[in-house]
Amino acid sequence: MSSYIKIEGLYKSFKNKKEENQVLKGIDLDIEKGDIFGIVGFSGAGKSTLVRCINRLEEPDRGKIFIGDTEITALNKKQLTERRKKIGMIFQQFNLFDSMTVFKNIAYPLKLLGVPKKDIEIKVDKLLELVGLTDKKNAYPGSLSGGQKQRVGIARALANDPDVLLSDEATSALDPVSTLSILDLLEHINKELGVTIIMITHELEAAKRICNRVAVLENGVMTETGSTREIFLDPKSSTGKIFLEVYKEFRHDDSFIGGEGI
Ligand SMILES: Nc1ncnc2c1ncn2[C@@H]1O[C@H](COP(=O)(O)OP(=O)(O)OP(=O)(O)O)[C@@H](O)[C@H]1O
Repeated sequence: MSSYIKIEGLYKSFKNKKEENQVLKGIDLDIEKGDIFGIVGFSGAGKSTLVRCINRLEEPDRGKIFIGDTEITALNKKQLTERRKKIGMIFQQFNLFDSMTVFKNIAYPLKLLGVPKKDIEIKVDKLLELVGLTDKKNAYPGSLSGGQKQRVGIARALANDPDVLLSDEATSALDPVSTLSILDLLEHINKELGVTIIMITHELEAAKRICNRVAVLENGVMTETGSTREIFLDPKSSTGKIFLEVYKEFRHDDSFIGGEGI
């Protein structure tokens, strides 16, 4: 299968007056259409920077990014704005507007596009149903749990029918039960809507639950990529090995060693 999202030789650094921090050091990555692709790594490895380069919230210094036939890195500002409408993004801290109701939060991107009021109403109602928040339509974010807030974030990210969803530590601020329900929702969206999901996380359990492929990012370098099963059964990189050890310690069992549930 040919890749849908392709990253070639991606470099990104941040400079301050004194020094340059080279964060991404030549990333190559192939993601297929319909993947739930996990990018795991320790804090500071460059995961957020990488995912933010995909929709050019961060401008890469060097390298190419393709989604389908479009070279994202070659788009001018106007073309990029247009393409970004089809790239949804969700965040660890949800990034909701606290002064707007759930309905208005989800409607926001559609309103920006000038979608007629009646169509917005229909679309938002559908999205509320999809994320299981129909009864919270007129609530404000302040009255919602973390899991419910993330459901609003997901609904808003899906408002423009994206083909790609970028998830930046979307479950890291949630309790274990909410985490599972959000992961199940992401899996449902992937299966039902065919949205390709790139999920960055430092929680191996989350990657194991829903990702079909995983890449390990270590200090700005992609040290291994493979099926979730391969990475869990026989990690090659030092980060992959440490992740697995820690995971085993927490689980106090070796059930995955036999490949169960992968
Ligand atoms: N806008 C920025 N300006 C300067 N430095 C930045 C910026 N964004 C990220 N960095 C630096 O880039 C490095 C990688 O950060 P990044 O957030 O991409 O890592 P991460 O793997 O997502 O870590 P975490 O899980 O802690 O968010 C860090 O050293 C960080 O300080």
